[in-house]
Amino acid sequence: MKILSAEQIREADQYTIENEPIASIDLMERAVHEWVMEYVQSPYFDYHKPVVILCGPGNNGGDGLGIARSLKNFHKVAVYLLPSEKYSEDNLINQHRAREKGIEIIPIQKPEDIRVTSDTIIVDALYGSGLSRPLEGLAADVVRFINHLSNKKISVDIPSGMFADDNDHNNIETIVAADLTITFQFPKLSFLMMPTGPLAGELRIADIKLHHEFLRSVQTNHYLLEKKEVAKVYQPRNTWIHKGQAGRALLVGGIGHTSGAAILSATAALRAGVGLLYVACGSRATQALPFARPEAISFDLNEVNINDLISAVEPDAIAIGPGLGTSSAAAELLDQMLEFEIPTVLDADALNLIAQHHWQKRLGKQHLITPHPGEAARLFGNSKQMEFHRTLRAFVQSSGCTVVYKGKYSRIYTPEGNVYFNPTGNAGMATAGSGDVLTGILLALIAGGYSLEKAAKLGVYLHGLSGDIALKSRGSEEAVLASDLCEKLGNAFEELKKDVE
Ligand SMILES: NC(=O)C1=CN([C@@H]2O[C@H](COP(=O)(O)OP(=O)(O)OC[C@H]3O[C@@H](n4cnc5c(N)ncnc54)[C@H](O)[C@@H]3O)[C@@H](O)[C@H]2O)[C@@H](O)CC1
Ligand SMILES: Nc1ncnc2c1ncn2[C@@H]1O[C@H](COP(=O)(O)OP(=O)(O)O)[C@@H](O)[C@H]1O
Ligand SMILES: [K+]
Repeated sequence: MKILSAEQIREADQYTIENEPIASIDLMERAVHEWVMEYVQSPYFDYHKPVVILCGPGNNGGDGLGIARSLKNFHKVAVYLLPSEKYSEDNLINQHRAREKGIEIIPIQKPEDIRVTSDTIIVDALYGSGLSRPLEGLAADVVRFINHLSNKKISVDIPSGMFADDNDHNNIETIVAADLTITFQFPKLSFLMMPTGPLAGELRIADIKLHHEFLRSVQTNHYLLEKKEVAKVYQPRNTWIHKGQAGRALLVGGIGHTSGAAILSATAALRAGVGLLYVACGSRATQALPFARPEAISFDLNEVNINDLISAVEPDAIAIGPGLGTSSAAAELLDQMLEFEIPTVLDADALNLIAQHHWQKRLGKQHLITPHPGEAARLFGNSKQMEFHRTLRAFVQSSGCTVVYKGKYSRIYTPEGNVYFNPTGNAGMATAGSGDVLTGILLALIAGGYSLEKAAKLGVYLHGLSGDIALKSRGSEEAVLASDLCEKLGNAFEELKKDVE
């Protein structure tokens, strides 16, 4: 699914108005209808509760006025309107239509004019994608006022005060903190990033049927991964395959206290279908591995030379990092391995070592790195979200490596400059070892023949889906373990395969 900028969204609206063709007020009417359809299907809909709709001067406020007319059929509705010298044309039409339906429009002079009871649902239609500068004055006061109320808040299109794209220079306090955002047609970039993402709350997309020709041809570098697209990446196994063809993989890590990290990665790689798995690890892990994961073949890093091992094993792919540590021996090992031409996943301490030794420039097209925000900050600096995003995207384009930036909505950056946001996964995955599991999955997929980009899309999606299945089976986020992700990986493949054509 394409993610468009605020500017492109305006163009999409305009193109639809001109080419469908449809009058702007009728497009607004359609948006209102689709928004209400999403709302009544959401868990927030309760016709016993009163609704307060806060409207601004533009078309977002116009939507709010239209929504008021529609919700009046179910709820007790009150409409509040920000004063303005210039309401948009469609806003004025909808003010008129609301009054015709007997709705009183109360002008807001100060935030305290807004009257709510404890069960009132607040619909936020102050500002949408037309926001041109951070909110100030009365609008900002209204946002701060409602943010202090414990009432449920549902935003129309975008939490008011938030820019669709770049909020680096915005004031977080003057953005509505919504429980639910029902957005039109496309997810907005700011919903998928910190610190704005949490302010959008739960997300729903109302399909307002903007012109298909525009949607097909519009150029973007930002996408939200969808199951059907990921299913196209998946390559079903050939029934005549033998293990040598299913990928030979080498995992390097698991030294000392962090032996478990290598065992988790190894388990994940085996569950993700690797044919042969070699693990080069510390003495403790070498001893534990035959019991924990008898399918893996282990080597003690104290006893083997990495170059000899590579020559003997001939891996199709390597992963290095989980439980590697940052000792000088680990640094020396990584130093040698960064010279290999073999596709390599770099995670955890491998990334910390790269940052420590300033080896970022040694990353190239054979590398897939999987930093979490802490590791990414060490590697690429600690700038604000959009600036960081631009820095990382530019780095990936110039170095040729592929990056998975982990978190909620993990992002895949490709050397072509594309960025894919992953929708699967949940807060139960914020637990020790879940990143190690991802490393193992990626290792197996790359060894099995997927390109780095395809492995990243498929691997990140399946990893999150395993987390979602594990959450269902464990009952609550708190109880999900990284090993559950390995256990449910088969079910995740099964779920994805339902969409394979
Ligand atoms: N154009 C269309 O056909 C459609 C538009 N839709 C709605 O229209 C919205 C966009 O509408 P608009 O472009 O009118 O923009 P908004 O309603 O987001 O607000 C723009 C208005 O606020 C003013 N403004 C912007 N930033 C301000 C600030 N910081 N302080 C005070 N005033 C500020 C602008 O000068 C303008 O008058 C979307 O978010 C969506 O809700 C939907 O109805 C779908 C169809
Ligand atoms: N709140 C969340 N929602 C979705 N996915 C999450 C969430 N928290 C963590 N994850 C996923 O879990 C993994 C955590 O990786 P990482 O931080 O490296 O963990 P570890 O170092 O303990 O192995 C990442 O793939 C991340 O995307
Ligand atoms: K809004």
